[in-house]
Amino acid sequence: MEITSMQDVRLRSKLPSYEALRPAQTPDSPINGLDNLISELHRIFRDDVVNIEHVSEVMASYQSNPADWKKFAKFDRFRYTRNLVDEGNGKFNLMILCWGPDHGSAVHDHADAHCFMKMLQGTLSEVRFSWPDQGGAEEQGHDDDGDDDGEGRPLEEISRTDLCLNDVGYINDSMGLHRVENPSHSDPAVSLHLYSPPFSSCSVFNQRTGRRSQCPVTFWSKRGKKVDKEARSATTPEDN
Ligand SMILES: N[C@@H](CS(=O)O)C(=O)O
Ligand SMILES: [Fe+2]
Repeated sequence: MEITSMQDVRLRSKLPSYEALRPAQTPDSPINGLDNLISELHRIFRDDVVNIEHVSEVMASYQSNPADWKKFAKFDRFRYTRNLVDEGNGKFNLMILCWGPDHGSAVHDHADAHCFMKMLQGTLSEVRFSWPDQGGAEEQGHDDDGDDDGEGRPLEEISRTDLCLNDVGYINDSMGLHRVENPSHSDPAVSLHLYSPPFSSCSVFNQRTGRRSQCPVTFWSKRGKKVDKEARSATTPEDN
């Protein structure tokens, strides 16, 4: 499968090239409900060539209706949760992320995948960073002591964007790293994420030193059912 874009986005390493450009198409008909969105995504990802703008437009044209996605939206008091909605025939993972007040992710990459993110409820702030200088300190496993060991340089911030209800954002590793947070101290936020290809671990970065470590990403629930405690307690790239 090849994923194309009208933008001049240069992709790194394993990501497919953008050479075969194909015009973005508007959805054939308006998306009516989450099930309809999922069917449309299956149809799109059946093709050998997938256009990034087209996927974004289709996701944007779905108007969030909590009745559609409530059964997937399972919150935790302490950190954001990742709730699997659909496995996209192996081509993509579609999931709902639930963010309590002040919850956020650590700075992370997306494991060479394409990442689409649509707001279903509330607002999220996305802060983007450049990749740390290559050759910078790379960490083996987690450094649990919480300090930055005084090495490396702070990551350089390149943008800040607020994503509001029904907005769709897109990132891949060639565009940098990001962290996402729910800026509200009182309201939850819910977002729908599509990752292609699916991935089960990514890199997280210490914002002050650029140090990198691997982080498995797991699901809090799958298709509306909470996964067992052991699997749940594994990590997310969370920030608090
Ligand atoms: N990429 C993150 C969510 S976000 O902070 O973009 C994840 O899949 O857990
Ligand atoms: Fe992310």
